[in-house]
Amino acid sequence: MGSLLDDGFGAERLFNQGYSYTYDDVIFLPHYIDFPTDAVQLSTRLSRNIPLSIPCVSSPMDTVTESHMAAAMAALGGIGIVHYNLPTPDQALLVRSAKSRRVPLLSNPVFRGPHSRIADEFDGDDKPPLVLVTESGGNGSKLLGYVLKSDWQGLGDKEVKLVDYMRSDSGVCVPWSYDLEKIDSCLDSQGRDFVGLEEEGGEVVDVVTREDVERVKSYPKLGKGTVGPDGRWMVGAAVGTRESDKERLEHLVKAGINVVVLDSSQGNSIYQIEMIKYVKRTYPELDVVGGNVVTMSQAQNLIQAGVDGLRVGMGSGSICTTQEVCAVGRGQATAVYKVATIAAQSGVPVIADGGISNSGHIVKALVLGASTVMMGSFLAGSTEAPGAYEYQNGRRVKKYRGMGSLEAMTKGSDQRYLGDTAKLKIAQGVVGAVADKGSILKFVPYTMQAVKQGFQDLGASSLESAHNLLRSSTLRLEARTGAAQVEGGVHGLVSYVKKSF
Ligand SMILES: NC(=O)C1=CN([C@@H]2O[C@H](COP(=O)(O)OP(=O)(O)OC[C@H]3O[C@@H](n4cnc5c(N)ncnc54)[C@H](O)[C@@H]3O)[C@@H](O)[C@H]2O)C=CC1
Ligand SMILES: O=c1[nH]c(=O)c2[nH+]cn([C@@H]3O[C@H](COP(=O)(O)O)[C@@H](O)[C@H]3O)c2[nH]1
Ligand SMILES: [K+]
Repeated sequence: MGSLLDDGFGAERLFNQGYSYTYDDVIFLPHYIDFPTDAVQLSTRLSRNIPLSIPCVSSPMDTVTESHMAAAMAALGGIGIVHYNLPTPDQALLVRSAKSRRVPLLSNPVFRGPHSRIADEFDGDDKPPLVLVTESGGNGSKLLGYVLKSDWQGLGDKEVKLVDYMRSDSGVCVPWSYDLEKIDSCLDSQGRDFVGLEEEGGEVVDVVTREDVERVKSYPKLGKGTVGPDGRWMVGAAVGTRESDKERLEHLVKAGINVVVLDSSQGNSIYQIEMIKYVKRTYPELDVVGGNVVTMSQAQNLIQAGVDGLRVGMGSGSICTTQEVCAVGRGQATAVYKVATIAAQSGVPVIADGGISNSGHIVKALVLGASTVMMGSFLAGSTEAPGAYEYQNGRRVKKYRGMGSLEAMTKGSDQRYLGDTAKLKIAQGVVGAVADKGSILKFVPYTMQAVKQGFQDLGASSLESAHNLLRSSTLRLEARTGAAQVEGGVHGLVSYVKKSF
């Protein structure tokens, strides 16, 4: 007869039996609660030098992370990794655009030069309600004036130039450093529907409308967010491991990225190890995340090469077919536990990438040793994800596709996926759609509250305390049988509605 602690298994024992477990296969046994839910701290690190206040990262995928997602993730205290399935200047622009945002807004301010034809800017249903006229015709330049769509609608001569018709009242711009409350009171006191945000040198970089402010105010209150030393949102970007990616990285560093993610399904390669060393040598101040890995020896190689963070997961993503196509990968719970065990010895944070579809999966990933979770499908149906909503069988959906799907591969990154000489394309991902989930500014805070409740049940008041419970085998867990998994879900009802908040 063992001690009382012999109820359930410690993680070391559970994960050393030759099974590849995923999140749904395992369940934690509750422990002892001596603090309220709100005492749980989810602050963490993405990589050695990137602190976050929530453990959430958006995937570098072209249906997940562009500038709106990256700004909103940072505003929530997480971080977004901008994908690289597009030309370098465009990726750098997405990074700049995310970093120039002050509040996480959905609008895309339109900047034009004074000599643009007014009709070109407003004629058509898809045209913006407002055009800002700047010296250079782009953002980051001095504001000369603005034209509202409503002004143009009442105009007799539609051939005039913007400069002939723009308004140039003073007070249209406020300093970029203003927060939401200050912007809100400016809008109120001046009776305006929008303000421009200008840098110290007087260059206008963003616009905030009253509608934007009202929208953000209707969500749970934002904290300070993930702000870098430059006072702007921290933003990450993905690159590959080819020669051309070195030039891409140079542009991204100029655009102000705070971390680079080397994007590969199998990161333990000569290409990636050389790239890690190159990044560390060339940009010693820049954190580099390597991956993906799922084994201790893969992780050890990348740690020795100098990574500041490790991305874990192979074939676990919702759109991934790697395990089917290549017969390689690992159950995500086992992968996270194993890699985190070795990474912890070097103080390298682990990102659990893929396979997150509910708050319980996030709790499992974090408690099994991850410092953050990276999510694709969980975020792809949000208003902040790229792309427009469509309807499928009466449901509002957004497109979501794997970066190794044929469609994503042929979008212009053939070389990256096929090798320079390969002729045959084999997909390792699918194209699909996910349901509309509204704004991440709403559902991520609620999800974090659910995660805190999970931590509380385990008696873990922080990620660090969860990891201590794990390593000391105080945390007890078990594998669930198929029937136990069914029992753990909703079952036996004729119909039901699932609404979490
Ligand atoms: N997490 C996962 O389970 C998976 C993720 N994906 C995603 O799909 C995308 C594509 O992934 P991969 O196919 O792994 O792309 P990849 O670019 O890492 O690899 C493609 C092929 O190119 C080779 N390669 C890399 N650098 C090279 C260089 N410098 N010279 C010559 N050859 C080089 C690789 O060894 C590999 O055979 C990524 O966004 C990845 O995150 C794809 C499959 C699985
Ligand atoms: O096998 C794959 N083929 C693909 O085409 C593909 N695209 C993305 N990814 C990986 O899946 C992660 C997102 O997974 P989730 O939707 O489950 O969050 C992402 O973060 C990636 O790690 C892919 N894996
Ligand atoms: K999969």
